[in-house]
Amino acid sequence: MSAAAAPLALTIGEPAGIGPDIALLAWLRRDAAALPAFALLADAAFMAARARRLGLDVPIAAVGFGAAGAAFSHALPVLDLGMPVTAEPGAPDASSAPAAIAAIDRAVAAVVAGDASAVVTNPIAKHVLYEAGFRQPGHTEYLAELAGRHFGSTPQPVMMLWSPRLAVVPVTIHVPLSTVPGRLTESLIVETGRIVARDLAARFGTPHPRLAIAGLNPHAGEGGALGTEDDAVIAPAVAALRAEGIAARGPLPADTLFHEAARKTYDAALCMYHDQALIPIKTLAFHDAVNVTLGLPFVRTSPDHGTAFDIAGTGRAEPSSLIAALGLAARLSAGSRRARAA
Ligand SMILES: NC(=O)C1=CN([C@@H]2O[C@H](COP(=O)(O)OP(=O)(O)OC[C@H]3O[C@@H](n4cnc5c(N)ncnc54)[C@H](O)[C@@H]3O)[C@@H](O)[C@H]2O)C=CC1
Ligand SMILES: NCC(=O)COP(=O)(O)O
Repeated sequence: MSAAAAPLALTIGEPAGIGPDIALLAWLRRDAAALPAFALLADAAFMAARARRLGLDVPIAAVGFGAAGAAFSHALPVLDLGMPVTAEPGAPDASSAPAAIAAIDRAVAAVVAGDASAVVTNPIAKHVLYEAGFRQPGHTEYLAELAGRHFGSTPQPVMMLWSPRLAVVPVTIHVPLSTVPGRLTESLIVETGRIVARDLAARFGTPHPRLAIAGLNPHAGEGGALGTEDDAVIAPAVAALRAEGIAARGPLPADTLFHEAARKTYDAALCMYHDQALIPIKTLAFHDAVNVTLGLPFVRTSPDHGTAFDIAGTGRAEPSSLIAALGLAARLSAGSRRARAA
């Protein structure tokens, strides 16, 4: 199969969550949303049962990647993991964890082999995987580990939540808030800024990205009176990025960084911790924002939301963020193919 025709590899995520529901719903909207072909890494019997439960007319085609593109027009292609899943919607249990992890492993292997064009992940319940021995905080860090296994060196992964109205990057990701000040170093901020600037230029077609760097403390520290990290750590990082020719500004008070006029002044906001970044974008664009991992040697996107156990299996899950994630994965992987061909 040529790289241009390869389907996207979509993981099942947490089977007790809404991942199976939105995969079925996205397939049903494939024509209206002009979706590229995707193949779901899952348990085919489980997916057929979830479709029946939701009353959705979705034929399941258990196929390999090579046949997924042709099957996509008339059935949801499922790459059967050979790992039966029994989880009930809303009732996660550790028995699903091996299948959730295997789906990620197989998706990355398929992209590395050229059988799939990009990885798109459905949400996992992190605590369920932790209980099953998963050692990484989330997909973002695990995908970097897999990149290291396949390519020999482990990149620094960068989480970006992207929408047409706002893109945000948490410099520290899944860590306790109390540890954030100690983890924020000049080198972490500089390397994150470099990766964001490079990938926005190379993958998103923004040749000279403008980065807004948020402060950590109220009013970006108010000259040191409200905290020292802004002047001692963040300001030198901004200066270092500017010295490299990257259009970075900051540290900027985070409370005024996200209003409409402010958003027009940058292409991505680098935020110092998870919620500083994710609250504004989920408030503005919950149903169309996409989580994309920068810094990897392959494309990975995901919906911005989690497993939504409260509505799994009810038919109330909205697939639009997954649809946006599938569309963005296709766009970014097409850009990567063009860059390799040039
Ligand atoms: N990429 C990933 O793997 C992610 C995984 N998670 C995991 O998800 C689990 C639950 O996280 P929560 O904080 O509860 O966030 P959540 O996003 O799962 O749910 C928050 C609220 O939004 C609603 N919601 C979420 N997605 C929706 C959709 N597509 N359509 C309609 N309503 C939707 C839910 O019903 C719930 O009321 C956690 O275990 C977390 O680890 C969270 C974010 C991303
Ligand atoms: N809150 C965002 C999130 O949890 C996504 O994490 P990841 O699994 O994509 O690393």
